[in-house]
Parts: sequence; structure tokens; C-alpha cells
Amino acid sequence: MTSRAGSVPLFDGVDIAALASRVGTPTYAYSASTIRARIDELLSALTGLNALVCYAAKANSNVAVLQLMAEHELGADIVSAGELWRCLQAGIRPGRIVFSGVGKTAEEMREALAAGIGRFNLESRDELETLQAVAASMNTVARAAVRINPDVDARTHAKISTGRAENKFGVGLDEARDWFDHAAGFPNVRLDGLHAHIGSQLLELAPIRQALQRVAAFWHELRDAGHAIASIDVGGGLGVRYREGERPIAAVGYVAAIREALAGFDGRLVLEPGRWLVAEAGVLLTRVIRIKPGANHPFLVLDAAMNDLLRPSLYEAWHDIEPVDAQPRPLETYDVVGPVCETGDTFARARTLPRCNAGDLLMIHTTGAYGASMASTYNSRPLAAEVLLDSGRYAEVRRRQTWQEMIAGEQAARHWHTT
Ligand SMILES: Cc1ncc(COP(=O)(O)O)c(C=O)c1O
Ligand SMILES: N[C@@H](CCCC[NH3+])C(=O)O
Repeated sequence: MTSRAGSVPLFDGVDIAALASRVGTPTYAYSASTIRARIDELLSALTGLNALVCYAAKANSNVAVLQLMAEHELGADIVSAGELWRCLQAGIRPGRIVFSGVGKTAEEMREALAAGIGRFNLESRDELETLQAVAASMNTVARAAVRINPDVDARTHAKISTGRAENKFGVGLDEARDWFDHAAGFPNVRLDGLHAHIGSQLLELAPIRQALQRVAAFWHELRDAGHAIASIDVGGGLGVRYREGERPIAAVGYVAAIREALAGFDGRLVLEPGRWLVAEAGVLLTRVIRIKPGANHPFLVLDAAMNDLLRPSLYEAWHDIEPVDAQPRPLETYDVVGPVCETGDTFARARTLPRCNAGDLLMIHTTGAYGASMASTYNSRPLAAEVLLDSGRYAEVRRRQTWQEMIAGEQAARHWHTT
């Protein structure tokens, strides 16, 4: 969280202007205190439940951020062997890791089994069969949940809605029922969990309740048929406030809905929040390169671009933008853009801001989730730096990539091979 002490803008007790001068821009800065406060808030809402919070690593997979999760005994929800590797590096206990995603390869399954992860959230029959084969070859038994597609409209952006029948995620109830009925055919997979995740940036409880009710009804049906369910994973998706007026669901209200829908369930409840734990803990620090006249508004050209923060280009997402210098200035309306050669490289259109000059330092808010983790080197722009701030101190948790590092691994075609 930012606070203003006199004219010095502080973020977790660190002077942001001084920080930017030290580490350069563009740089992501994350507040450790804010992340800890979010973790505490969620854990206290879950008091009395047999619950495990598996942080969705994709939201922000910096090892230092994952380490904060590990320090609070959280698990992780992963979607690749790369994320597995990061979580293990950060000290997250393997038994607290769940593995989701429609495209897990046999090799990734092998890696995850060797590491001893807690559970695979399976999303297709083919995946179940592949996991059976991999686990059998390793002479082990994999624990698994079936990811149900509850066919619920999550009322979020279409690109991040995952719980409609037409989405690629999960399986329908008939298919899931069939897996349980034929579980004996998969002796190396212990199928004793249910999983559902209907989408991200959810700001309404109604679709969450609807999905939970469908999961609960299926759990009752399976229980009555004699299938023991040891774990119900309700996924993630809790939204945050990007823009004034948005009203996120409170953690207590969310957990109350879970308690109500799954009353009587005495197995392990798993939650997979990503964005809610980290989004508001992050800002992207960027400087104005220049101001260019435009047909409608002047263009404010920043040194950050869509390769650093993709959300505005991909989802037309709103992020508050604010100059770090707290001096009062007249207002001006800008199109805020980056240097990348695409018209879509636009952070905001017709945004009214205090008048800016070349060299000014700006903060793009609420970028702790799906910011750095979705960055690329498009236009051969090295990845931004990341710093973790904690009570007046900062640590560089990802050095700015150099041009040499960016092209490491590439070379002219000197050695040709035939297959
Ligand atoms: C399976 C799964 N779990 C958890 C999450 C985390 O979502 P969020 O960051 O919205 O909490 C996602 C992403 O939407 C997901 O696909
Ligand atoms: N990347 C998305 C969220 C997708 C969630 C992953 N399943 C965002 O920035 O909002």
C-alpha cells in the first residue's frame, strides 16, 4: 500500500522515488507487508476449517513472493513443471502442491510425482489414463481430483472465464461419474478429490455459490454411492479492486459461502487464490520517455510497455496510473502508451492525469498479479526488474535482464543436423 508522508511517497516504508533512482525503470515493486496481511486475513477467515490455501503461482511466480507463501505454510497450485521448480526452490512443501491445467505432459507428471506433490487436478480422460501409465511405471500411486466443469457463467471477462461447458477446462458430471465408477481400472491413481474453478477476477458471489452448490450436490451423490471424497478444491478467482467503485467480495463472505455450501464435509478443503493475495501488493514503476502530440490527446510515452504489463492490451483492463511526485499540478488528458510497435500497446486511453513531463516517475497500480508473470521480451525488450519491499527496506528479487541475458541460448545456425 502506498502512503504519503509529507511529499515523500512511501510504499511499505520505502521512498519510491529514491528506489526508482537506484534500481531504474521499468521495475515491479511488491509490498511484503501487504501480501502478509492478505494471507493473514484469509487464514483467519478459514479458522476452524480443515483448509489448505494453495496459492496460484501463475499470478506472481517470483521465488521471493513464493517464499512468503512458504513462510506462512501455504501450498501452491501449479500449472507447469516450471512452476513446480519455482515452488520447490521457494521452500513450498511438495505435499501441499496441486497440479492443474489441461495440458500436463507425461514428463511433467513424472517430475511432479518424483517431487511428491499432493494432488493432480485432472481435466480429461486422456490425462487420467496418462497419469495411470506414468504412476504405474514409477511403481507409485498418484492422488487425484477430477476437475468438474460446473457450467456456470462467472460474470467476468470472457477470456478469463473457465467454468462454462464450452470452455476447455474440466469435465462434465457424466464423465466424472464414469471415472469414479471405473476407478478400479486405474489402480495407480487414487481418485478421491473434486475440483472446480469457474474463472478469475470474480466480483460477484452468486456464480461462486452456484458452482459450489453443484460441486456439493455431486459430492453428496458420490458419497451416497459409496465413494470416499477426501478433498474438495474450490479453485481461486477472488477479484480485487482495480478501479474506484469496484466492490470485491470480502474474504469472510467468500469463506461463509464455502462453509454453507459444503456443510458436513469433513475432508480437506483446498482454496487456490492467486490475484487476491498479490495484486494490490504490486506497482509497476515507469518513467515518461516523452510526450508526443496526438490527434485526440497527447501521447504519454512510458518506458514500460505491453511486454511488461499485458493486461490492458489483452483484456482492456483498467489500472490506476499516478505520478509519484505529490506536487499539485494542472490536469491533462493523455493516451498512455509504451514504446512497442503495436497500437494495442496502450495502458489507458483518454486518461486524465496531473500534467506530466519527460523523466517523471509514475506508478501503475494493482500490478502484483499477472504483471511480471505474463511479461515477455517482445520487441527485444529485456524483462523488467522486480523488488520486494519490507518495512523500509528493499531486496532486488529479479535483476533487470541485460541484453546479453535476453538473447542467451540463441545463436546463428552454424551446425546443421539431419534427423
Ligand atoms: C485452476 C486455477 N486455480 C486458480 C487460479 C487462480 O485464479 P485467481 O488468480 O483469479 O485467484 C486459476 C486462474 O484463474 C486457475 O486456472
Ligand atoms: N491473466 C489473467 C487471469 C487469468 C487467470 C489464470 N487462470 C489476468 O491478468 O487477469
